[in-house]
Amino acid sequence: MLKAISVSDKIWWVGVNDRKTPLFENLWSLPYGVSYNSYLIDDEKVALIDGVKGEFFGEYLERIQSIVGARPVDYLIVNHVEPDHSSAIRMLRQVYPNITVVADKQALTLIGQFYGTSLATKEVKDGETLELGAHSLTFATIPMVHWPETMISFENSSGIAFTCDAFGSYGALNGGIFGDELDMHVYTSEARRYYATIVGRFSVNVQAALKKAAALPIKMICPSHGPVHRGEGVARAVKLYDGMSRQETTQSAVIVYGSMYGNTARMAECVADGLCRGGVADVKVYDAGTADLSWIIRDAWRSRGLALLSCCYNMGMFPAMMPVVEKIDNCKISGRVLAIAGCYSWSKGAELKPLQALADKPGWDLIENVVEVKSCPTEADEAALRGVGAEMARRIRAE
Ligand SMILES: Cc1cc2nc3c(=O)[nH]c(=O)nc-3n(C[C@H](O)[C@H](O)[C@H](O)COP(=O)(O)O)c2cc1C
Repeated sequence: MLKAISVSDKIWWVGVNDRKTPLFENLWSLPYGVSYNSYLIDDEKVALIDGVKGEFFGEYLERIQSIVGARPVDYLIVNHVEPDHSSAIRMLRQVYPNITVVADKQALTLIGQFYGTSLATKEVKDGETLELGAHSLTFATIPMVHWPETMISFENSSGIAFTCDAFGSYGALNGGIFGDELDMHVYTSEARRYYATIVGRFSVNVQAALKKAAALPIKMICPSHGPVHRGEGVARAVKLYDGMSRQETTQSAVIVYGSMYGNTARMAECVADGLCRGGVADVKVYDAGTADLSWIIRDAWRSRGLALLSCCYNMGMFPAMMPVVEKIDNCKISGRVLAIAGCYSWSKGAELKPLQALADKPGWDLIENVVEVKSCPTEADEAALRGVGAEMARRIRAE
């Protein structure tokens, strides 16, 4: 029988690990899987905080019943309605017909839309407290992190903040649930990838949420994906989150290129060479045709330099570069040193309109020399591209 894992006095992790879904949101790769964390407070009233994806209901119920046995669950606290946390509602209400869903107004509207209106519900407002017995939960709404209805549930006796997607990470939980009993090297990288792909666009709201959370005496952070942060891990998690939401960058660069026959790839090598000679050692080079977009975005999120190169394809940019540019734009990456370049054979130029449009948006520090190569880079082109890399290195290191 699968068992719940103790988080604190009478507070349990009853989540599940998903090692079979290949793509999160059917978009973002899951090489290490993902966990859907749900927590149970076993008190006079029994409360679940956040649910799991419906298809894992069997394991979920085993863990719940390993604590409560045949006793009913009174409340399901919904901090966020996205179906990876809420779709088990369909089965939960069959096992626990009297369960009351506790959420803010917008969340209850969404729950009605997804699961019908037959559920018993209790609307809670920002700052309101729900008594469970020895435990009580105070709710803090954090709109648009990353849906409009999101909130943090703060348990007053233990100082635990249940933050749902905020502070979340990809990566299934390999035995332990606490950061101090797991290989955080992997989870920190996966937290960065989760942030960049899922939450990054909403960084302004994350900053507001962090300010609000700072007023709470938080001793432990229990997110809905990935490790639980306790002890010194709490400050580390907050520091990482604060830095990511301020788009804090390191002296590093990401080069992404789209190339069919290797000529644009050669151009990218020259930019990388220039960056390295210019003193930037942390350089990641990605082929847009084969690279995983989530890795590109993860690295672009923390890198001060970004170089985008495309060959010309049917009077436009190479198709595989389009999602890269769209995601960079959509998640509002900005404030970086940017280089753009292209390769073409018979048009008037390399047809870099989407890259130019990105560069024209506020906040980018564009390197003026936009190198456009005819078919295959000449020695002079290669020198110019090395120069672009060197200039990027100079600007990266100057900041
Ligand atoms: C299917 C296809 C479409 C192309 N469309 C254009 C085009 O519209 N205009 C142009 O100048 N070159 C076009 N080219 C030429 C390439 O952009 C050019 O050969 C370039 O050197 C390819 O770079 P790569 O080696 O990095 O793939 C096209 C090539 C292919 C294979």
